[in-house]
Amino acid sequence: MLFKVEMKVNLPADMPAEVAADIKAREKAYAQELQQQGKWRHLWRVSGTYANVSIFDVTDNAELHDLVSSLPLFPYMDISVAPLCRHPSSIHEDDR
Ligand SMILES: O=C(O)C[C@H]1C=CC(=O)O1
Repeated sequence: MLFKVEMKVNLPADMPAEVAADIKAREKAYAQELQQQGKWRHLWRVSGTYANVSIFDVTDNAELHDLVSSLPLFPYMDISVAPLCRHPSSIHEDDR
């Protein structure tokens, strides 16, 4: 199942820089692991913001919840999720 996930990061202004750096490093490693697994299909920065638009390819809603809620930045993000299906006007044979 494909989902569009939008994540907006809101780190507290008073968070120590080294704490923020550690969370971001762990987030990057986990995000890259999920991309290697093919579960995090697309990851795009929203220009001019500390936000991203992502496409996840997971088995079901529960797997999406498990993956997203395990992100190290999860406590500091506003997240919105939308399920996707093929568009009838798409010229592509598959969903890639
Ligand atoms: O930077 C972000 O958009 C937040 C998050 C998503 C992947 C990652 O490495 O950090």
